Amino acid sequence: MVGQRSARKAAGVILQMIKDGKIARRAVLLAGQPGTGKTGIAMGMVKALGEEAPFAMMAGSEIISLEMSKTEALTQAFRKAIGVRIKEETKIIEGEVVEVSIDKPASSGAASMTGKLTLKTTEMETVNDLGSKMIENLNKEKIQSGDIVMIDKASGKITKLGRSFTRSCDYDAMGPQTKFV
Ligand SMILES: Nc1ncnc2c1ncn2[C@@H]1O[C@H](COP(=O)(O)OP(=O)(O)OP(=O)(O)O)[C@@H](O)[C@H]1O
Repeated sequence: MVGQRSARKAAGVILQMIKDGKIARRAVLLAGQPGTGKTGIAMGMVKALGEEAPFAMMAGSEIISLEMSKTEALTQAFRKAIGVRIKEETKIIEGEVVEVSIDKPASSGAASMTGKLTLKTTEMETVNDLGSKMIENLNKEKIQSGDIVMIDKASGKITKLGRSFTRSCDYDAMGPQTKFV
């Protein structure tokens, strides 16, 4: 940064106040001619506060929108600036479907369906019990043996990732003797 000595000095004073906790819940407005380094000074202040200080940048035109109210746009920017981070851990099972067996009791409806899903990974083969909701998911995703799936243990959501390489030629219209030249 070239020149702007008094502005930089003022920024230094504000930085010290932030570090001492004397300016909490207050705002600082930098005013000046366009292109005179206001954004530059703000960025420098954030850098000086360390890695953890969040910096959210927004242009004036982002606030004026037909889809979002000004209050909503500003609230979102403030949330971003506060830098709330949510960490979530989920248990996931991934593997190739070997077999799906569904028991349908003749008397009651779909709600009481149970079943078993055999999954194969590179290390082991596991048999998982299925509830009616997971069976519904299986049908929706049209999962069959040979598919590679991912199961979210907490929610029971099943996602189809693809098809096993060894089964990828199952429906090809050629025999094993077919040779390509
Ligand atoms: N004193 C300075 N020394 C070095 N570069 C500067 C200086 N002032 C401005 N610049 C450069 O000019 C460009 C515009 O600066 P900056 O975006 O910080 O200005 P601004 O005051 O925020 O502008 P605007 O009012 O248009 O938002 C940047 O590339 C910045 O590096």
